[in-house]
Amino acid sequence: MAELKYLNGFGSEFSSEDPRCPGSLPEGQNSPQKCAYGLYAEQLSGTAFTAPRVENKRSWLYRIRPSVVHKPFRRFAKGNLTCDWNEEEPDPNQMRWNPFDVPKTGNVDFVEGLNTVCGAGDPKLKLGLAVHIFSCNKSMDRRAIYNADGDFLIVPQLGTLRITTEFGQMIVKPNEIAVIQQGMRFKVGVSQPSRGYILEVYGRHFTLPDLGPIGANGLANPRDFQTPVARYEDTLETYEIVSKYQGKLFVCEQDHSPFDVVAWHGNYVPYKYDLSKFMVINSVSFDHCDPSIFTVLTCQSEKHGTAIADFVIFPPRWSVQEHTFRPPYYHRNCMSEFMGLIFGEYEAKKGAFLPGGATLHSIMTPHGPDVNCFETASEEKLVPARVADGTQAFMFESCLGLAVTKWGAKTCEKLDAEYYKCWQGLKKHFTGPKA
Ligand SMILES: O=C(O)Cc1cc(O)ccc1O
Ligand SMILES: [Fe+2]
Repeated sequence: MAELKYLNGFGSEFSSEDPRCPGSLPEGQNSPQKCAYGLYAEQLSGTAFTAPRVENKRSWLYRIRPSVVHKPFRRFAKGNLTCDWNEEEPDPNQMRWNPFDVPKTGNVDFVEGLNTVCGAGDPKLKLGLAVHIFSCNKSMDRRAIYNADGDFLIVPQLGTLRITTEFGQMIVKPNEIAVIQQGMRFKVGVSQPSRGYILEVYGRHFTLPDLGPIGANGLANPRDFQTPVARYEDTLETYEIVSKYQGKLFVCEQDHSPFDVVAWHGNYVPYKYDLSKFMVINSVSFDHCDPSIFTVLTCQSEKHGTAIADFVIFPPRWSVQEHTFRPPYYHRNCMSEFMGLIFGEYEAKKGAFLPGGATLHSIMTPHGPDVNCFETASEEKLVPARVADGTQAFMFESCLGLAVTKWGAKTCEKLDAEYYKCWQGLKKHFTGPKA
């Protein structure tokens, strides 16, 4: 398979035409009386028509048939998606999950293998988030999904994903992420048992964090985000369209491919990003910077500087701080911290926090380095050292109080009741008052 092409940039106005149909993109207008090649024009709005210009998002798709040509939707009762945050009693404990299962037998595709771990809010109010684990071993063939509730930030952990979207195709490997925004139809192809994490935000979109005094460059640079190029499929085979609507799945049939977009233009697009491109900024003198210094993407709330969800990574880097306890500090936070591990080990917990597993430190729940990390880092010689080489941990940090679902607490059978023990051996080192 030839290398896929991408358009580089974040939030840009892009345009793309399948090379098989030159001139398919109208010039100078969006809705010609008759589109070239007999195409239909369709707008996909990602913000209110009247949203301020800096936030306004929409794209125009020129397609073989408009999306409206489909049969009625009915419930699709597979997988473990939910937005019912009252399934379980609230639980303020530190939580750690062993690696989530990948299907060993049977055929499970991306849609059937969606499981909600935790979340808060209401897709009807377009406020909140959900964290899902996907786990599948079969490609979506003649099936596509779109999310009417919000955007999916997909973090593959095991297996490469071939994501076909209305805008074109993306190959997304572990250590890359993809964002598929509200309403965009897509399907996921896999070539092995595959697993990963999804951060879903309702009714808002991800942006790059402001850089403040950092200046105009650094962290995730806009030019490293990649959007697919137009690539249409012209088939009259039956497709199933799955809709995630108000937290539940629905399915309907249509007699043609939803990936029949010949040309498109706009600033409302799917994209991917390679986490190894992140330009890491950190302290070069002393003390531990807050992990917000590693924010890749943020989804802001109405409250200035406060995120519905930040996507933060812990990338390989140099650690050079002098007279400093270098690992993460002990912490109680007014935000919720959900962490996952793509590969390697996380410096503050080199034990049972494993790739494909997760932790949740809820609002004001104390957390921090385990005994081993504390003892080692308190004594280590503070020479310049590489940290996190061959590893990639990440955090979804949210101002919302996250509720764990029944799947997360029970059905997945991965919650590790022993987690609290990793801190129990933290000794008293207090030397007492000066005599
Ligand atoms: O390990 C964690 O839980 C996340 C975390 C990382 C860090 O660098 C500082 C504080 C913090 O909570
Ligand atoms: Fe923290």
